[in-house]
Amino acid sequence: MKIALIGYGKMGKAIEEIAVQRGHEIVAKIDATGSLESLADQQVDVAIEFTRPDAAVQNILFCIEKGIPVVVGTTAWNHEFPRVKAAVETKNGAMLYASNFSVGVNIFFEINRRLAQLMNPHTEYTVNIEEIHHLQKLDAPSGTAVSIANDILGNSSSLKQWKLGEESAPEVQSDELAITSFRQPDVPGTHVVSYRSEVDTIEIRHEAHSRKGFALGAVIAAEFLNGKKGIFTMSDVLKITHK
Ligand SMILES: NC(=O)C1=CN([C@@H]2O[C@H](COP(=O)(O)OP(=O)(O)OC[C@H]3O[C@@H](n4cnc5c(N)ncnc54)[C@H](OP(=O)(O)O)[C@@H]3O)[C@@H](O)[C@H]2O)C=CC1
Ligand SMILES: O=C(O)C1=N[C@H](C(=O)O)C[C@H](O)C1
Repeated sequence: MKIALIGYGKMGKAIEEIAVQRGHEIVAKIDATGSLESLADQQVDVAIEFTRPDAAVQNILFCIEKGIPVVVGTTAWNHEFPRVKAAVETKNGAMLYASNFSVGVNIFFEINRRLAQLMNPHTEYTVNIEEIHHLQKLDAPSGTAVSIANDILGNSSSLKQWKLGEESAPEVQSDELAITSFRQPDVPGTHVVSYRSEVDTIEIRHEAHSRKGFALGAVIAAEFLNGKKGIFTMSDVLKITHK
């Protein structure tokens, strides 16, 4: 496959390594100083976009406009999702977005949903999310933590919204779910969901050891998207069905 990398930072470089290992060709590497226009003049089977929250939507819309299927890993642009969805539909395009491409996190998402269902009647427990990432991360909470939170809220009778605390847990009302974001050197991405009562704690945790899992998932997603039309996510790639 001919792959264009939009964003050639930590993730772009990790994706290049895995894509080449899997026999793909990187036909473009675009960073903040590069021009997307160069993509219009060459054959690109799939673009993979990992840039920054304030750049993602423009890059996605460019790909959709030019008929280039796009895998999107950039986080914190969800408020613009309706605009992107409309563009994909109008242009009969192809996009795959995931807040986290690692297989392990996508299994963790499933466990989190099931745990939330099981815990919902047990009001003596308080649920918390913690996420830890490297110091360069621009957004908080992480996109993964937002996905985890939305799945807990969707399975809770009492919690209505999440609230962020940076470096310490936020004060919350009875209908708020606390997310605490920590920034520490060199942490690729750790997420913990804990349910605490007076008598015990139940905890699930995912800790990425490197960026390899995110990069491999993004390349597998690009292989999946090649030749398809529509909007997809990692549960389509991994064929996870929700009960
Ligand atoms: N979904 C997932 O599984 C994962 C998602 N992410 C997300 O991916 C994004 C990128 O992460 P990461 O690679 O660590 O970040 P980096 O800062 O290391 O890399 C970002 C890259 O994007 C480039 N860039 C910035 N603006 C533009 C633009 N307008 N057009 C094209 N390129 C641009 C930067 O160029 P320059 O260096 O010139 O500024 C840099 O090459 C983040 O939103 C992060 O949250 C990260 C890991 C996994
Ligand atoms: O910025 C990162 O590094 C990561 N971002 C994603 C997120 O915001 O959830 C995924 C992963 O945790 C690494």
